[in-house]
Amino acid sequence: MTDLTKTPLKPEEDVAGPFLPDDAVLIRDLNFSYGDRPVLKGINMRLKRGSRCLLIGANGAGKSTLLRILGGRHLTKPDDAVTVMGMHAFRDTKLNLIRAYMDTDWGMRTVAFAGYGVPLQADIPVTGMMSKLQSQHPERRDELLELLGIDPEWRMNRVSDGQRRRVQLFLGLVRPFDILLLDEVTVSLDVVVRQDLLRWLRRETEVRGATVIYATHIFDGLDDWPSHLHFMTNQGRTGWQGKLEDLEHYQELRRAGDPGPLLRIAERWLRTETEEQKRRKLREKELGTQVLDDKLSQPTLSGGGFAAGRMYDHFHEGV
Ligand SMILES: Nc1ncnc2c1ncn2[C@@H]1O[C@H](COP(=O)(O)OP(=O)(O)OP(=O)(O)O)[C@@H](O)[C@H]1O
Repeated sequence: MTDLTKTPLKPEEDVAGPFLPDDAVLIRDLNFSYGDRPVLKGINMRLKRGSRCLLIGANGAGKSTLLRILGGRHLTKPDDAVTVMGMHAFRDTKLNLIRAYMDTDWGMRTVAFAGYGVPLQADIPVTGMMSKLQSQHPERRDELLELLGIDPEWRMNRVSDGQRRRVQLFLGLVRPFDILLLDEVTVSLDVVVRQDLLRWLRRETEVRGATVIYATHIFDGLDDWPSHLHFMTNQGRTGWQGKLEDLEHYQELRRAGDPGPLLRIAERWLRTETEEQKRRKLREKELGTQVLDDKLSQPTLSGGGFAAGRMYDHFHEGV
């Protein structure tokens, strides 16, 4: 078993310098709370342009929160903790011209982004939505309509969930972005569209140098797609982050011919977390007092074998 404590790569060091020209994201000691409830604790990240980063974590780990912060929806502590494409993630509205953000809320209410406010259950065709943007990028529009299998005459009051999702993706992707933040938006897509979309996104990163950060629980067909993983623990911290190629256990599983190494790793991290949580509860019961979460929950260590990548010091506390 690899002793991770021997080779801790410290993201604190990665993020020590300034935002560099080839950086897409720089997060420095980000803390975030909803009211008095801390959700993100000490998150650090430096992501280069052209990266495809997969956010992994249990329900409630904070993936959506982190994406919303990157998408400029929340103020942070410290105020300048998050820089996206060299700009302040929240305050710099110019970012919205090169940043795309999509989550599963869309279609439930209105097209809130881009200032349109179009009711999405209305009797309106695809061609009638964000039509100026569509006409500004005719080639991209046609490519995406084909890729997503959209009939431009579909009317939004008569589409299925999956079709609505495809339209969301179409409208969100038609403007060329430098950074794309995706929160579980591929859930209702059929297999073919999802795979084609993933391939298209890979090309966007390779050809245009765009950066994609994608939170999902569905790992089917995702092996080899991400360049980076960021595992968020249920304690609001980073459990592991780094290049997929540096995740030794992933490489071992691949060499052994495992058909779904990504799923196996995510499952193991999450299961270890669940077990740690159970142990914590049991210990709390024994002691009659609260046990500090962070002292016990260290899935990347207790799982063993997840060498290299970036570990935070607090994961080595009490090990
Ligand atoms: N608007 C909000 N107000 C208060 N608490 C919130 C809000 N949004 C999320 N939370 C809480 O913050 C924590 C992180 O939620 P978040 O949605 O970021 O997690 P997630 O990792 O995206 O989860 P999932 O995989 O279920 O989508 C959860 O405990 C959640 O209850």
